[in-house]
Amino acid sequence: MQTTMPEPVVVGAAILDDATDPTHMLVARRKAPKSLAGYWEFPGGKVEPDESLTDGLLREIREELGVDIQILDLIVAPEEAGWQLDNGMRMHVYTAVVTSGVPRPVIEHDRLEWAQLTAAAMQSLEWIPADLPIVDAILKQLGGSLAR
Ligand SMILES: Nc1nc2c([nH]c(=O)n2[C@H]2C[C@H](O)[C@@H](COP(=O)(O)OP(=O)(O)OP(=O)(O)O)O2)c(=O)[nH]1
Repeated sequence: MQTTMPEPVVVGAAILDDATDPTHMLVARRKAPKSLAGYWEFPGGKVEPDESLTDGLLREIREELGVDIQILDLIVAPEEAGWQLDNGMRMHVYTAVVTSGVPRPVIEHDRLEWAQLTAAAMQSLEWIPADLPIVDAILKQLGGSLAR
C-alpha cells in the first residue's frame, strides 16, 4: 500500500521595525527556484516534522537572515490551516521584531529591504502572488498604527 507524506507546513515572518509603532517591514527577494527567483516574500521556510511552528520560524530566520527574532502575533488567515500557497502547501505568518543581529541575505535571498508599511509601498514590490492577501491582511491588522 502506498502512503502519502503530508505536505510540509511553511512559516513566514513579517519582521517589523518596532513592536508597538511599526512603520516598516523587512521584505526579502528570493534567489531560487527559478520559478520564484526575483519575487519578494516573507523570510521563512518549511517546518521540520519534530518542530513547533514558532521554533521552525526562529530556526529559519536564524539560517536565512542571521538574526534572532521575538515572535509577536499570528496574522489570522481565513482558514485555521493557514494561507493557501500556489504549491498546495499552507503558510502561517507571524509578526516579529529583531532581538539580536542585523539581517543579511545569508542564503535564499539576493536582497532585503525595509519597506514602508503602506499599501503603495507594498504594491510596488513584485510579491509571490500567493502572498498578496497576506500583505493585505498585515496592513489591515496593523491598521491602527498606519494612520500617518
Ligand atoms: N518562505 C516563504 N515561502 C513562500 C512564501 N510564499 C510562498 O508561496 N512560499 C512558498 C515557496 C516555497 O515553495 C515554499 C517554502 O519553501 P522554502 O524554500 O522557503 O523552504 P525552506 O527554506 O525550508 O527550503 P528547503 O528546505 O525546501 O530548501 O513556500 C513566503 O512568503 N515565504
